[in-house]
Amino acid sequence: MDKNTVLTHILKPNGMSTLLGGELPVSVINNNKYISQLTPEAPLTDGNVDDNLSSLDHAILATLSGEIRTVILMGAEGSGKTTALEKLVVDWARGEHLQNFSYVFYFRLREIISLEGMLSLETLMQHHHSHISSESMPRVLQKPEDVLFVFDDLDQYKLNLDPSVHTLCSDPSQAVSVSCLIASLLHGSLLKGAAFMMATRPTGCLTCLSGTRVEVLGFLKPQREAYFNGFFTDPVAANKALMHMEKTLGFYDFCTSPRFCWTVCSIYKTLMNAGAKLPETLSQLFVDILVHLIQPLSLDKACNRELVLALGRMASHCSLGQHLSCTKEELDSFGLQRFIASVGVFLQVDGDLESDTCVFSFTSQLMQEFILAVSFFLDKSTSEGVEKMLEEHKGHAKFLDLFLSGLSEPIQYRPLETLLGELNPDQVMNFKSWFKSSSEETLKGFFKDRHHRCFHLLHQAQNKSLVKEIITPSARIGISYGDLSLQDCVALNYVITCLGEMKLLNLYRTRNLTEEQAEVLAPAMSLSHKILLTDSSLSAGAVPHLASALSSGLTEKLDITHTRLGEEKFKILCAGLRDCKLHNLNLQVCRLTEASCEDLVLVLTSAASQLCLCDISFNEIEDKGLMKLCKALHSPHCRLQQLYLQSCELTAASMEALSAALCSGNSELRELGLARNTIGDSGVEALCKALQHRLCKLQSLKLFDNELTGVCCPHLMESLMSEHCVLSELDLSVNDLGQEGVLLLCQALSQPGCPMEKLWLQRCELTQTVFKELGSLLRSGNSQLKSLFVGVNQVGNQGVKHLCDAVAHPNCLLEELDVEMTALTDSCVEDLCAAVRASKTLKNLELRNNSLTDASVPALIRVMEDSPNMQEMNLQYNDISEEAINMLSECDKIRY
Ligand SMILES: Nc1ncnc2c1ncn2[C@@H]1O[C@H](COP(=O)(O)OP(=O)(O)OP(=O)(O)O)[C@@H](O)[C@H]1O
Repeated sequence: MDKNTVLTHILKPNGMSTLLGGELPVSVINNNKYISQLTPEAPLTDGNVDDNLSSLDHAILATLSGEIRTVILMGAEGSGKTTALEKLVVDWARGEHLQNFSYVFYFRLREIISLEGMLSLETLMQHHHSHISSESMPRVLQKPEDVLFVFDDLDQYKLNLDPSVHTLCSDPSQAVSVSCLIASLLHGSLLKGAAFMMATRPTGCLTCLSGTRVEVLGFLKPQREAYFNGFFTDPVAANKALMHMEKTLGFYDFCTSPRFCWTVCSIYKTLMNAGAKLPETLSQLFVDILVHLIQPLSLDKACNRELVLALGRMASHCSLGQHLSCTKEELDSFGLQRFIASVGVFLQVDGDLESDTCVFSFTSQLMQEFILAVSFFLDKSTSEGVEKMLEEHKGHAKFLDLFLSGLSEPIQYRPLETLLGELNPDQVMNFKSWFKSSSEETLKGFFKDRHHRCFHLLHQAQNKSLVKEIITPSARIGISYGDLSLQDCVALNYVITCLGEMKLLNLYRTRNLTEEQAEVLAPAMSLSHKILLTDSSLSAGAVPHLASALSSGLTEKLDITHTRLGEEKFKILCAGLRDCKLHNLNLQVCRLTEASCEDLVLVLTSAASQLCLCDISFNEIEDKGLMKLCKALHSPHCRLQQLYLQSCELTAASMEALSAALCSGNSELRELGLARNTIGDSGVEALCKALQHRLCKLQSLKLFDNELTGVCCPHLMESLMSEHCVLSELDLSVNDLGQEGVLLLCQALSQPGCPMEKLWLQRCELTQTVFKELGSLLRSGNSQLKSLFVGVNQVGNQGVKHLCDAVAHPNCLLEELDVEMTALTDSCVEDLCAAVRASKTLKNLELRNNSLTDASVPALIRVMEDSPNMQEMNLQYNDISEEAINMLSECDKIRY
């Protein structure tokens, strides 16, 4: 076969390039503007598309030279399927690829379908490929493996290709329906052995087709860059246009569509040549497009208006009925008859305009929705409310409400009014009041998707005062916005920037904060007083943006607990923390190490540092890390008051250095959390030196679960009795202190002037004797203790009775008493109730995990109701039946 004939016949320009339709593929190919696309190597995976990409052309060629020989290109509207198919056919005709095929037949289904009635394979081939003579036909049919069929637009017309609904034919001269003919070819009853290359939008029903699916991704960023550079011959203009598109639209999926890129480039070029401003939002872009389409028609205002209203009726018909196209008759019914010569500007026209078989469709779904929105505001003949209209189009029109929001603002609708006449003010008002009331409702709730929708609408409206009007102080803006899409980031950032500041930016559980997202959100971050990124994962590229947002911003609290940040990313973050307003930094479970402590020291010792709380718990910083941190405590710039180091693999080895830092005179540390380490008695001994020092300001020390024994108690006793000790909170829980040790502590605590207010001795194997001593301490009149946590010690009713008696005593100041799991039974309840009744200070009583039964319930309810001081009693995990629990539910001060 003469391939030159194929070149001229198959690829003869059909139609012309239009603003919405795109530059004709033939012209793209002939003018060397074809840009190679990429496809995921493993077709149609959910993973990150950047990971595994290969060339689209290569993927198709590889399939066709393999065993399967059927390839189905899948891609969204305008993603470049036709262009890719045509390019391959041209390459074949030029002798570059696919040379194992002697014959290539290219069919656009949107054209074939207009052939009415029945036809045979031979007729089809000759009708569309008239260069194939009847004489050469037998040669074609004899060697099917040399034949490649190309079917484009498989989705366009609802062909049923299911073999079970057809009587498949095997005779190339037998006339059958188009569906049956194509089904017969694809299922191998006709011309078995031929190869197929097909293209469809994902909407096509292809379950019954076998073959390799290849995803057409459209233009990712690098292809967009190449495309813009090819479109604008001037590289400066190309770069300006590309940057603008990326910033204002790059976050929408449809930016990958080459057809959309063509439209954007064309509009931008016109605007740039005219020295006009480029559009900031999607709505503004479509206003410019519509103006650009209508102006050259040179119709008067009334005609323009009529044209858009007629297109609006078609858009509504297509959207409501899910019609991809309309017949000429339908077009007439919308009132488009008088504009028939101009419809090609707005619509894809398939077939001869004069013929009744001609069909019309919107080239882009976006334009269909935009026209729908414009005609809603334009229409004076209806008063259909916006809510009803949105409800009707729900699920079919993704951008309709966004366009309505954009168009409801004068700054955006004015250029349209110049062309189409005044919008219906009632419809605009109707939209505005709907938006206000629905967003008020939305922002009271907890559905983050609805919040985001509201932000998107505000973003389209581009009206700062509207943002302030909608985001009232009662709006629940602090709910978790984790896992935002890039679009959501843009809209959220817009809203926060308009507001000027934000109490809490809650990004809890963001699975992957990408560089792009962080870059977009950076202004919002710097305007947020608190940023929550707990349980999130930050990409390496995101961290510098977070860091620079913090360094220039208002943020006082940053919580990145459970982000498993690691050394390297933490180093980058610290660069932003040296000069910022941060007060609180929560770094629990961030995979920090000894090396990270050096970075933190630079932050803490910077002259601008305002950091007063740092929680580094659950990081393996070890003794060496803490020793490095201690350097910061010696610095006069370090303002740290609270430092938490729970489970950091610390031992006694670092306690000397810590102790020295605490009494250096520069340390401002008030609270030190060392729970769940192994510092042991010698570690405590070292710390005790600091506690007795006049320059040590430590008020709270948490030594929970640190392998302590009675050996450390004399040192603690000595410290507590020293005149300089200001410790008012001490947690010694989950340590085996032994009776002797705790009795020594009690002795120290009963000294007049001892400042201790909160004491934790849970799970310390305490005895009744210790409880007796604690009781007399509370009654002595010397104790300042307000909170006592002595749960998980098996002292029973007898032991707790000592405390009950103390609570009832007027000298006792206790507000909180925790006797969880102390083996209490109903017999203690009388004493407990008497104590509660007599106490003037007690507020909370923790009784969890004991053996109280239903018999105690009435008395406990009564005492809670009678005691105005009491705020909470916890009875969870006792032996209380369902029935008694019903009684408890009446008393809201009791937890059960
Ligand atoms: N690889 C490419 N290089 C340059 N321009 C391209 C490329 N692919 C597509 N285009 C441009 O985008 C326009 C739309 O592409 P094309 O018609 O191939 O998309 P499609 O996926 O077949 O669309 P539809 O789903 O509507 O059939 C083309 O007219 C062309 O201008």
